[in-house]
Amino acid sequence: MAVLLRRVRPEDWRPVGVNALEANALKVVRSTDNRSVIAGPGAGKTELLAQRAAYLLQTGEAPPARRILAISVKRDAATNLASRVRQRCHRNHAGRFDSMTFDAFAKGLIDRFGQALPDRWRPRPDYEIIFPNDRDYRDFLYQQAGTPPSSVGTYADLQGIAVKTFERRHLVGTPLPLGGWSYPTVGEWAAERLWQRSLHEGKKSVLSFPMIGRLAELLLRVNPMARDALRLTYSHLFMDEFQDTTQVQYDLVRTIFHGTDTTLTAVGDNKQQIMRWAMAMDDPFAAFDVDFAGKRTPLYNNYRSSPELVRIQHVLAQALDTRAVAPVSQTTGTIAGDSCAIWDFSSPEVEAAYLAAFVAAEMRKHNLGPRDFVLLVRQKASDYAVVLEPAFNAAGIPLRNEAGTVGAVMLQELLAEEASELAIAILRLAMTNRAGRYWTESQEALAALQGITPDDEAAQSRLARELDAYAINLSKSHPTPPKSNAAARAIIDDILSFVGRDRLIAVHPAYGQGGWLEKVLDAAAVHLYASSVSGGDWSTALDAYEGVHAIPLMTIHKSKGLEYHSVIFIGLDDGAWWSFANDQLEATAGFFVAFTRAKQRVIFTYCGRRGARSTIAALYGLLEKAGVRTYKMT
Ligand SMILES: Nc1ncnc2c1ncn2[C@@H]1O[C@H](COP(=O)(O)OP(=O)(O)OP(=O)(O)O)[C@@H](O)[C@H]1O
Repeated sequence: MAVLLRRVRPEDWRPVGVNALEANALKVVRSTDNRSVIAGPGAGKTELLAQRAAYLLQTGEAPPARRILAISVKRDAATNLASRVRQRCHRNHAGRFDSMTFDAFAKGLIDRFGQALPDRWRPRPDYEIIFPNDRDYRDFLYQQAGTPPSSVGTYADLQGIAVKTFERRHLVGTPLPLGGWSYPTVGEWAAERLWQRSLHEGKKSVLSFPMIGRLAELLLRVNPMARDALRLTYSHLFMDEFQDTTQVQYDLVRTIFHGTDTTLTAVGDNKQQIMRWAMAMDDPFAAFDVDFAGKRTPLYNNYRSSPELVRIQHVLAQALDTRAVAPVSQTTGTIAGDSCAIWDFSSPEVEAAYLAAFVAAEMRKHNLGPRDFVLLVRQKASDYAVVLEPAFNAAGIPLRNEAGTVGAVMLQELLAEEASELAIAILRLAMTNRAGRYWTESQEALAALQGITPDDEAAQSRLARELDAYAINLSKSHPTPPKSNAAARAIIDDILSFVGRDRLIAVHPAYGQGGWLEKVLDAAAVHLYASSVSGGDWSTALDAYEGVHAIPLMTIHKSKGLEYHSVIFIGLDDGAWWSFANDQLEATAGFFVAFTRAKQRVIFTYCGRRGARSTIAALYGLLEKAGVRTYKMT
């Protein structure tokens, strides 16, 4: 697609890379006021943000001296949006678009300005990130907190605090008071104790992401210079998957942007709210519409799924929201037979072999790649991988557990890390044929790290010569992929010293903190070696590193915002959905998210050995209502 550098007049601007946008989407793209867009799956909400970025950047409606900030709840959503904008905009324009997660945004603020926090709330610069669970809070409340002073309450009062809601209600429940709580309740007293312990009493400060979010909000509340800098920097703010926003994140946004000239656009789908366990607000859209005078604008199309799948989706949608309006599919069905079915297997082994053969045959029949399919599970993907992996390998399709970890890093996270992306681009450029795309990628990334602007021709050509010379040397010294972990690490280190460790840290502050860069480099080396053991050439090893020829296996949570030709959901049973009765709405929303990732087909599998189907009878009931049939597979 042609991307424009010259300025376009707003009235002449046309959507980029799609034929048309529905009327309401176009209104939001061109809007100058705050908007909330609640629309169903596949309605093009992420696409709308990408188009709005193109519009604002290409017309100059986002003034050239300012930038657009897009914040998402999850990392995949942030990278997905950034890559859509890069495809649609000239790199000079896309360079003014910052897409990141809430967590990365808050952490970036603490890493840059955190030392300006008052003593009471100031973390040490080498703080560590932790992911506490209920047991940690129980240990703290019952064993470590001590006894509150009598003016606050008794030990029994302390024990009366519900462990499950301590974090949400007390620890990060409200914005932090600058001077501490003056007349604390027992919950506030316990929260203050844990804050002080986490910040000051260990060898290092230890902080969870919600705590970092609260510190960032305090920082900007008491530091008008930092707050004004952000307000001036960003003319527009986008928030994707807004239904999953937490109170901590919302308060941070409100502190920075409330009452400013920054225009906000929030998009999401209440029916896909599956993060309540992770402290998502009950109704962030309602708060947004009140606080920011957000104008609600619905969308009616579905650009992802076939008409038959959209029909079934609507039956599920009504179970989540009786007022849901039937969307209009804008695509056509391309497969024969059932668009959705339940396959009932006698054993997980029979199931694995059948699915592998099925996927292999479908790939041939419809000219699809392994990444057009996804194997979805509710949780514990590695348990399923044990049985599925050998069967898919035997059918010639490697399986990749996206939730698997390499060293200290989750695989999916590693692949999106700048250090890993850059190393792979440089390796592709040096070691493989037809590497033009990687040449451009490496050159652009290095230029950004060195602060070389696209129009500085002299510096660009110097960089190009250095990159060429380095790539030639690298391929001479490593004609084959590494044969040990140490060899892989040496290659990664070599690339890093060419790129410049300090430069990388300067541009990505997260790398300068808590040993994260070391962890990423370690993981990259371990994964590079693991991808090389098959003994193939560099191209094969790098394809394996990126999982180009592998079918992904992931949980529903990981699949948010993604889409596939065919979704195979493994294990529609009480075992996987053990908590169904506790929160039926959230579980049904998860089911809805899984279903709506498919463009053409959804297969659910069942196997009696994994569990019954009585607790989740309601889900089976919905499928039955939609006319979905069950087949006994022997
Ligand atoms: N106007 C359009 N014309 C053609 N295709 C579109 C249009 N808008 C979106 N699409 C395509 O439809 C698919 C779904 O779009 P997108 O991912 O933006 O939807 P979404 O509303 O964010 O979905 P979800 O909430 O389910 O993640 C994508 O493949 C996208 O490229």
